[in-house]
Amino acid sequence: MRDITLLSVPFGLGAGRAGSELGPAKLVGELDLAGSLRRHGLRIGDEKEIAVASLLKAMPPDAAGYAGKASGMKHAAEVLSVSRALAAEGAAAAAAGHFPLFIGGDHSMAIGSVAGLTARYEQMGIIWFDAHADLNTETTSFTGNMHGISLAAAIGLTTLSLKDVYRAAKPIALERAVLLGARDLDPAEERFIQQSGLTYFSKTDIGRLGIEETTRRALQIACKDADGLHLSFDIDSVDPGEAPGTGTPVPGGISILEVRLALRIIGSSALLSSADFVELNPLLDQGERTSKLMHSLIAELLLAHSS
Ligand SMILES: NC(=[NH2+])NCCC[C@H](N)C(=O)O
Repeated sequence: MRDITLLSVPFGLGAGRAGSELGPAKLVGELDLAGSLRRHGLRIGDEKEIAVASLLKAMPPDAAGYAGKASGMKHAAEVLSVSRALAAEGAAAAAAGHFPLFIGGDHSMAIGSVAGLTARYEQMGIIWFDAHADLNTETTSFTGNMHGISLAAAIGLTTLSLKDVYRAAKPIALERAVLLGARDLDPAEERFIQQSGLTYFSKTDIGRLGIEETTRRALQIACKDADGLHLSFDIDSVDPGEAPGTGTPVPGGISILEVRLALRIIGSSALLSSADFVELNPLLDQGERTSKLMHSLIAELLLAHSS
């Protein structure tokens, strides 16, 4: 496989609870993600950390303009500034022929990763693993948390346009977007899914079809006429009994066994070109249970991709 560019995003202001900003320090720092990927024979071409603190100090005026338009959304300007930096890094890594691997951070960061990647992969497909739909907009969100609008932003539904994040960005076509594992949807999100026809595999669908068949169908849809595939993986898709270290846990998630199988199948797709791993919250973890799980899931995906 291509060289990996490991991009750490220590940013958690898109979530309602503090702690997801500590994900990279845990995974990339303490658990030495790069070292263990290298020991598995994978090549890390580049390693970078988004300089969140300095970005937040020098906020561009038009970010405040967006925050004004998105009133009610919390830290909207901060999310936009960080997304811009991360879009630029992701776009550069993809243009250099690398596999961008984004380590979060809360799920609002997918606004940045997707914006940058769509500049390189104009027909990109996306598979979104999550307990939630992240299909709110600035007007439908009940919580005001930016991580709840990130999939909507990726497919062009929000006031925040991907082009404001990265000039050459382009929203992902609805036909190539797949939501998998969600089980806590807000009413507007349910309505959107019903009306738009966005592909959604609920827990019931997974139970009925089995995870293997579900993942194969998800791949088929996301890869149709695609030139790249992005996996946006929220650890809260996994059952909180097995992955407690996350800020918005929802019971009834997929099992570790299921998620491993799914990631192996997605990893084996030649079209897979980038991934986010988000919403690990080390402050809420039981020991390092969730951190270690996330660590091994990343390896699982990339090893399947390299073989
Ligand atoms: N990626 C996540 N953890 N998203 C949580 C979103 C929860 C809720 N639907 C909201 O909009 O605030």
